[in-house]
Amino acid sequence: MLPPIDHSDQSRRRMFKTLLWVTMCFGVLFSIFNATRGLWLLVGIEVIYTTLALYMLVVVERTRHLKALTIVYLIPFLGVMMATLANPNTSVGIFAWIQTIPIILYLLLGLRLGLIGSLIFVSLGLYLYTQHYTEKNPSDSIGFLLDIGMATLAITIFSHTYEHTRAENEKRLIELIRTDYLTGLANRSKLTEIFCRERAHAQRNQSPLALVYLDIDHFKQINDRFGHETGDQALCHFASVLSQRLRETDLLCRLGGEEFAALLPNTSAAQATRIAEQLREQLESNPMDVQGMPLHMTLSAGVASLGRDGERLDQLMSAADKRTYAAKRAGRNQVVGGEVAVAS
Ligand SMILES: Nc1nc2c(ncn2[C@@H]2O[C@H](COP(=O)(O)OP(=O)(O)OP(=O)(O)O)[C@@H](O)[C@H]2O)c(=O)[nH]1
Repeated sequence: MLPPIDHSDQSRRRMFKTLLWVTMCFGVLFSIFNATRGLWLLVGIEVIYTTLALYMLVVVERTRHLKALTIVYLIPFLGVMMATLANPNTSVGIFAWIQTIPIILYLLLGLRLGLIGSLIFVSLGLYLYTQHYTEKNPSDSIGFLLDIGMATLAITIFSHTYEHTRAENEKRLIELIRTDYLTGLANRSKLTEIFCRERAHAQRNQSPLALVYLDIDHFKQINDRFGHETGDQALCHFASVLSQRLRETDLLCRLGGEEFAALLPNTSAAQATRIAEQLREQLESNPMDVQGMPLHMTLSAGVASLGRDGERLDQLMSAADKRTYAAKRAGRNQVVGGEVAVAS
């Protein structure tokens, strides 16, 4: 089973690779430029840094510690930038590079670290400027300091807003991908992700984990008799009635069509069978209102548990599905518990 995908991680990885390419190209250019000016210490630092960028470009695709690697790279990156700004022999135009700090930090490290890093390094860069230039030509220098300070502040605000909006949109999009459009319940993709987390928790704490498969009985007849729209409303009614009975830590999801599943952490097979029975009773005693008439719905359910029926979600689903099928064959509107052997 695949681990959950971290989408921020993928975009940051791409951004980091771009930065590595840019630093490598600029590293080569600057080292040639500084060599012509005889700034050998800077040349040495730039050559070492370009080599580091090349090495990181090789490992960045497969590292599982992207944030740590990024910080390891950024500290000397910003260190070299600050050392260059502190060098009285470099030209005043070099201070324009301060404006790249918020963009790089926000895109690579996100909101919190981006803000902290930007405040520290932009302030340090502007302080270094005051140390070298304001005394030599006060009126020009203060104007330049204000220009660069305001431009960097504007870029920091834009970067912050951009990263905030991007992170929010990403969160919304991921939630959308993991939600069933009709009932608003989790879908199979979210079940897969939460199962991984709950299985790890259950194995660590030696606690039980159960899965209940739930299938509405004769759902086709509802569609045929009342139409597809009422069928949709019946699915929403089912989701709402069952959600009321479950705990907040349980996950009810729609697998597709009229098939649902409930993942029950800290629940043994016997307890899950009792809960499934209560869900069945709850549905039976809460008919849906269709044009003033009660529409009674029933369900058939099958229970499976971690360990006894397997360690993977597909094994548990298959066992629970088979027990649901047994419940259907036995006359519907019933639960087949996790202790019942699965027919092969
Ligand atoms: N309204 C509506 N119907 C759906 C949706 N998805 C699947 N269905 C219908 O659900 C019905 C499922 O039918 P069957 O698989 O025969 O199951 P059933 O009628 O519940 O019979 P048993 O499971 O054997 O009790 C089909 O008619 C599908 O068209 C949906 O999103 N909305």
